[in-house]
Amino acid sequence: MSKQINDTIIRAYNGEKTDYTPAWFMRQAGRSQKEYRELKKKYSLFEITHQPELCAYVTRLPVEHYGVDAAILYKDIMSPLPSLGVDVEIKSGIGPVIANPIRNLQDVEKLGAINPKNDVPYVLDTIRLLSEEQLEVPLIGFSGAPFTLASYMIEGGPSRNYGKTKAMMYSQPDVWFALMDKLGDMVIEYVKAQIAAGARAIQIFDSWVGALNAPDYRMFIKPVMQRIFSELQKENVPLIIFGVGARHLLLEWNELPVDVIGLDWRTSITEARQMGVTKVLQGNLDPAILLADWETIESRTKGILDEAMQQESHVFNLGHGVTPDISPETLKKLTELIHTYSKR
Ligand SMILES: O=C(O)CCc1c2[nH]c(c1CC(=O)O)Cc1[nH]c(c(CC(=O)O)c1CCC(=O)O)Cc1[nH]c(c(CC(=O)O)c1CCC(=O)O)Cc1[nH]c(c(CCC(=O)O)c1CC(=O)O)C2
Repeated sequence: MSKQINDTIIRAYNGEKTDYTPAWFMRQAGRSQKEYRELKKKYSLFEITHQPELCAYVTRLPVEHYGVDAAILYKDIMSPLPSLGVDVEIKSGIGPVIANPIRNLQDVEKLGAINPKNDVPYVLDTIRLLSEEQLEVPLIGFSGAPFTLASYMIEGGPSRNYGKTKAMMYSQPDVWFALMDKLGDMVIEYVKAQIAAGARAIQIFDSWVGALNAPDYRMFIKPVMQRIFSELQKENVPLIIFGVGARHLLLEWNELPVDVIGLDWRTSITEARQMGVTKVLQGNLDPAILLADWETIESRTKGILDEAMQQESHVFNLGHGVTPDISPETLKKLTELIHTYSKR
């Protein structure tokens, strides 16, 4: 049985002009949705993701409720780490906490390699279920990037200033590059498996890499990112890079073999173009705006669409993830506004 897929977002990622501006929202699955909150009384994130039917249901909720143009697989950037031997737990009110942080070369050497079919079969089963049977929009797969994953693995949890991470990078470069190699291999294998199972686009979250300046990015991060994207480019699906507070790295990203750059809310589409960014752009409404009155939401959203409609193509998103205090009603109204206002 073949079903009709609305591919608008893939065409926009490929740089084609579309009839309207497609949209999805980082962290659109989960968060404040009622049905999800009910499930979370019984199950943790890892418990949901280990059950393909349930995980597919959570992934579909925002598509069905908001009318967004893509689904993003419900799981976390931490999800593949247990397969490398990382003892990670998501603690309520804190976020990911790692019991065995990386301190030295021995710790890095102890990390295993991912074999997606054996280690995360439930992720691949969920993707197949969604893409072959259930979804009428493309499914976006994702992975955390080496710096962002390493920051949790070295700090042991969320951090404000990445002190231990940077200290390792500067004073133990052999350990650092060994860790980047391992995480680079993981990202490549994990993402390739997601694409083989049916993911139609891939976002690489380097959420915290904006903590580095451009020369350090070039020295310590860019080589592994170049390797990851060069490998993934062979798979022929749109590749998106995203990070927060990374304005000073946009031109570095623009040199990588990526198709799309995700902007946070600090840099406008116009500014990114003036700086010389040539890739397709995704973004970039400040998620905090969604806590303001509707008039503000409407005028800021139209402002972004007005800027972007002079472009060949654009995918609307937030400048970072939906926070748990944003109401599902607002996300539904926002999606309708984007679709109607951008109709060409
Ligand atoms: O502050 C920190 O560093 C910890 C943040 C944190 C992470 N996982 C976490 C938490 C706690 C929480 O969100 O409440 C823990 C986490 N991840 C997720 C959830 C589900 C939910 O928010 O209701 C939760 C909360 C679950 C729980 O409380 O049990 C799911 C998740 N994380 C992520 C994604 C991918 C996406 O954004 O679309 C997705 C799935 C797709 C979706 O929900 O729609 C990505 C993620 N997780 C994480 C990061 C690092 C950066 C960041 O958080 O902003 C990033 C990348 C990013 O958003 O930039 C780490």
